[in-house]
Amino acid sequence: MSKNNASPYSHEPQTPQKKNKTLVVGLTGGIGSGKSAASAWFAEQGIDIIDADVIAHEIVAKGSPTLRKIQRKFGDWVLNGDGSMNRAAVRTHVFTHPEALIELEAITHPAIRETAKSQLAASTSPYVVLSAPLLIEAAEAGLANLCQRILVMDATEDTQLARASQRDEQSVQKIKAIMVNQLSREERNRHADNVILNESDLDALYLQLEPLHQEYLILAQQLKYAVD
Ligand SMILES: CC(C)(COP(=O)(O)OP(=O)(O)OC[C@H]1O[C@@H](n2cnc3c(N)ncnc32)[C@H](O)[C@@H]1O)[C@@H](O)C(=O)NCCC(=O)NCCS
Ligand SMILES: Nc1ncnc2c1ncn2[C@@H]1O[C@H](COP(=O)(O)OP(=O)(O)OP(=O)(O)O)[C@@H](O)[C@H]1O
Repeated sequence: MSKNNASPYSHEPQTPQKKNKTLVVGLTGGIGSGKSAASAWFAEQGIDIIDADVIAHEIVAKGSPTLRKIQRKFGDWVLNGDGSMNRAAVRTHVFTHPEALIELEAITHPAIRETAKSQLAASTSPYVVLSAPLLIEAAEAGLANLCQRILVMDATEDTQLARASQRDEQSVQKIKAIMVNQLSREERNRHADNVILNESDLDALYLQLEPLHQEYLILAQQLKYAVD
């Protein structure tokens, strides 16, 4: 069959093919920048959220093939007594050994991408938000390639440290160790279609998100009914 589902022998003029493509908005930002807070607001508007951090946790569930690969690569110390991943031990190791972080990402990122793609295929909302801290960094994982728009949550490093340490009760030192493995604000913002400075309260954040949501709804319609 031809691309337009018309018979190859038909002399009828062919109608243009509808793309029927879902708009994917990539949401990124450093640790504690406010991705989850923004995602929660988009979800309240009925938008499906695909969260790479959540997927990253799910794919290393006890007994999973990905966790077995991590165990084979690093050793039995990556497991707790009950067979689940010892996240604190892995975190301490990879964020102080750059080569180990690369090895861990080589195992986790392809699995994250595959799961994100199947969640995208199952999405039914007007557009989809794909939230990932490493959307831009992990270019080889191809998450950014799935997105037509990149929205960056931006906050000063002091704000990131204050919010992340308050939320997780993690030491400032541990959060700084993660931040050095993430892009600088300037570099990340350079890749953005839209940047939200999340330095004030949550109401101020929601006020900035509302016009973007309206813009994405329009873009989503245009993309859905675009023709080749
Ligand atoms: C190292 C691990 C075990 C630490 O687990 P832990 O429960 O302590 O932290 P959690 O997963 O909740 O991540 C906390 C924050 O750290 C940052 N972070 C996570 N992974 C990375 C990474 N590879 N590089 C830089 N920052 C990262 C993110 O901002 C994230 O929100 C875990 O983060 C992991 O498996 N990372 C590799 C998978 C990955 O790249 N995830 C990011 C999704 S794109
Ligand atoms: N504008 C804001 N005003 C007050 N608190 C905020 C604001 N934005 C985010 N927070 C709070 O700061 C903390 C960090 O925000 P959030 O969890 O959304 O960041 P994140 O980018 O998802 O971080 P991570 O990469 O670690 O998952 C949370 O407790 C959140 O409720």
